[in-house]
Amino acid sequence: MDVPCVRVRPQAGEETRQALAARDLLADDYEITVEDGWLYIPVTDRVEGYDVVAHDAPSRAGQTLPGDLLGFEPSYERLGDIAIVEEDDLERARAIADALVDSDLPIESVLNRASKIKGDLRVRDWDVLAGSTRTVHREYGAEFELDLAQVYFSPRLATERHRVVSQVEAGERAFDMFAGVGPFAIPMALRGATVVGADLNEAAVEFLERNAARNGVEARVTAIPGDVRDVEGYDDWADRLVMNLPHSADAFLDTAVRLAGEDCTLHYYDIQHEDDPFGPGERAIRAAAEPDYEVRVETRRRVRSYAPHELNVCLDVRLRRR
Ligand SMILES: C[S@@+](CC[C@H](N)C(=O)[O-])C[C@H]1O[C@@H](n2cnc3c(N)ncnc32)[C@H](O)[C@@H]1O
Repeated sequence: MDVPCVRVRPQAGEETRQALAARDLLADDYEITVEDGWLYIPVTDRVEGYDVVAHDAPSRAGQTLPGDLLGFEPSYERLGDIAIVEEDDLERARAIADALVDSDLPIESVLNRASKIKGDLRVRDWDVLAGSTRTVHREYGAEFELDLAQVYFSPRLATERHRVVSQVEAGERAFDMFAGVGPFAIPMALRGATVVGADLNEAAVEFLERNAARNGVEARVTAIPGDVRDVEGYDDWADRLVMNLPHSADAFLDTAVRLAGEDCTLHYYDIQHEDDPFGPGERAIRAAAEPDYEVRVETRRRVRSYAPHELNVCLDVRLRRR
């Protein structure tokens, strides 16, 4: 139905909406709409100083979403109460951040990617547009406290982690060689496995310990700081190994074979060209494990596209000592 609306260009939408809200002039019962490059913000009355027109605004059924405030749908990724954006234009990034925080979505923080993932610790730089880099993320019933300024974490791998964790049986001994804050380790312990997680990043190991306690599995999780190649006391130990360090896992296969027990399942993550995504990993595993182990590839899985012509893949491999 026709209601009075302040008409502005989308770039000025959020600022205008805030100014109107501060004066309690927003007609909350109606949706903000976009038409022909204009944003129409329903108001309760004629407002001095604005272009007010009669406009057919649909009545509001539910929440205010970021797109309502911006006049376009922003693309973002959610991690706990953080929204992650990737915007080169800082002004646009700030407008999106304001809209995300002001919407009815449970978003407290907005981070813009400021670098690629870097170095051994796989952490990136962030521009904090709102809030902070710290949050609690929930995934398949487990909770993970983390700080993106200090540790690696990708919510995009949730389904893949769940696929691996679903294979775990109570009583197993599982070793996560690059454990991070525990998104494999904690759910494996929740399924009843005894878990060891190692990580070079001391901050990640601290979060892993906190997350074990947060999820009530601290008795079944041992967190070890440092280079996994230096870990002692777990030779021939593991029924299951997780190796999620895709660019360089091959350099750790000798350690994996040392940690593997009599009959061990290895989840080996790799990033390779689409022409032969599994071959290099399989050859590297055979070179490290044969002839002491019989090597059987049980699953060849394309996890996701990583870059043009490059795939992030996983090999599930059964190692049986001969
Ligand atoms: C891609 S992240 C994976 C973290 C976690 N498994 C996940 O899925 O979120 C790789 C992790 O390996 C750790 N790392 C790198 N080199 C390592 C090494 N030599 N020994 C142990 N951990 C290492 C990094 O600090 C990082 O936390």
